[in-house]
Amino acid sequence: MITLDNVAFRYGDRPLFGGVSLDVQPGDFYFLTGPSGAGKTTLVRLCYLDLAPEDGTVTCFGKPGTTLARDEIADMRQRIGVVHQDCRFLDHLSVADNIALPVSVAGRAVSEGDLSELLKWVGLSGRADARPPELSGGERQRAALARAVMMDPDVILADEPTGNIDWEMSQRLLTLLVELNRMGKAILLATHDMALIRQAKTMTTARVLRLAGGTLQQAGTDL
Ligand SMILES: Nc1ncnc2c1ncn2[C@@H]1O[C@H](COP(=O)(O)OP(=O)(O)OP(=O)(O)O)[C@@H](O)[C@H]1O
Repeated sequence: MITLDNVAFRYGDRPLFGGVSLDVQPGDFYFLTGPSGAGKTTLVRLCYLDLAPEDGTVTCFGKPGTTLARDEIADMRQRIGVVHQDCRFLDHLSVADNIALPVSVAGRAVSEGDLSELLKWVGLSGRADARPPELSGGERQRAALARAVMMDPDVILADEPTGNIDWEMSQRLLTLLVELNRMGKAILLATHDMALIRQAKTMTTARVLRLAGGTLQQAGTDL
């Protein structure tokens, strides 16, 4: 679904990584680890064509990113749910309206049944009418996951979704991601949290990638 072939990227005259290859297929669960500044967020952004590589190819759903027009990229992004660490919301809208927003923006009708089921799934039924600033960190992350899932994407890209939340809430979020993965969705989760990865490995078959020193490698089993 998302393939990076020999990708290199630099910001200005500063090379970040090179020779990066990755093939995300239906049902895959990847963790992306590596030291701060190695380029994990950048790699995630390349995966949804928010950035273009300096070299190599990023292919999304069979089409090389460079061949896609702007509206085709927008269509393709509907198949990719992205959860950012700093999950931004529109503060003047309710939590429910924020979660429904991608569907409305895509010009589709929002199913109230789907929305309420999704709120229940992430444990936010009682917070549907709250404004985003009233949410705790864990509630924000779960709302961000619900928003990413609302479009029923094939792939979820999550960038440090547990960065600002406690262990119990991290596990809850992980459980939701594992459930999505069991439904066939591919997951790529960038995280520093090795305890979370160890926990995930007791629940599912996840592969761990490490981005460090400008290259991407499969991490060993000794986590
Ligand atoms: N828009 C940008 N322009 C220039 N440099 C950038 C830009 N965005 C990120 N960088 C730099 O590129 C490097 C990689 O950033 P990136 O956020 O991808 O790393 P990361 O592995 O996700 O880091 P962290 O784990 O701290 O979130 C960092 O040194 C960062 O300062």
